[in-house]
Amino acid sequence: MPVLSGASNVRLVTVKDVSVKLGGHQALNNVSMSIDKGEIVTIVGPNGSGKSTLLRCVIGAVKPEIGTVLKAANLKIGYVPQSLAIDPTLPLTAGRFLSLPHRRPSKAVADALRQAGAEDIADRPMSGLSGGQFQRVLLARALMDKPDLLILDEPTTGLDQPGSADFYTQIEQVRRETGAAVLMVSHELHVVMSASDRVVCLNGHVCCHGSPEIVASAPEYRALFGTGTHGALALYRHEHDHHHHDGDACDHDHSHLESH
Ligand SMILES: Nc1ncnc2c1ncn2[C@@H]1O[C@H](COP(=O)(O)OP(=O)(O)OP(=O)(O)O)[C@@H](O)[C@H]1O
Repeated sequence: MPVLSGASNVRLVTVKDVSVKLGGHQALNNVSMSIDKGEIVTIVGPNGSGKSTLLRCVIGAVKPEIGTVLKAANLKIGYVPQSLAIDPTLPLTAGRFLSLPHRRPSKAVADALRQAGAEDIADRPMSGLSGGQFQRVLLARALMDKPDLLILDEPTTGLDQPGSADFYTQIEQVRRETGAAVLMVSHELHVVMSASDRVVCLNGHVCCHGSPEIVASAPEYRALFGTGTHGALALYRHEHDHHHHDGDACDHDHSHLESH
């Protein structure tokens, strides 16, 4: 099994039988999943499969019409968006950006930047940062309030492959250091295979879930991701030569795929 470093069985979020309709479109259909303390859970799925909608349900921005989203008492969530538009004419340094909208103690700003691997760019203008540096500052901002759960919606959009890999390595380090659980959406299958404890494969409904290797070998996942799956699986096997037994669940019934 991938090591659930810092993970325990303390449940942070339970999504149970959630269905969401957006503008007449059934975005989520009877979706259940959970996140435990300290684990990294990644949601994969094709475009329009409801990944962002599921994140928004967990955050509380979308209310399910059916089903429930239960959260641990006083759960603190830090959200890292895909990107953020910032007026390039604003003379705003990365450190100052973390002190918006209200002033923060400089130690808290410095700690968050360090945890996000961005301590050396505190005094640099936001408009001059590279894509990877910019995402680290967004990560630092999400860490300011010491969240129990970090939620990231395709945070490496626009980064090249090494930049994405570096960013996800940083996420694993944040998890190790802070013990925060991570729920993220990613299109980068190789990253999903190496950096997640559990993967949820979504296509309106949950096609398949479990450890990365179990999901990668599931027919539902292969049907959705085609040949890309094989490369990801090969890489995963190469890097993680071990077996999976417990705790994984894959629905091998194809019948529900046809209904969506
Ligand atoms: N306000 C809306 N009205 C109608 N349909 C919507 C609305 N918002 C989202 N949808 C639809 O709901 C579905 C799920 O959207 P969602 O953004 O959750 O998918 P996603 O898996 O995150 O997609 P992507 O990978 O492209 O970001 C999509 O088909 C989308 O077009």
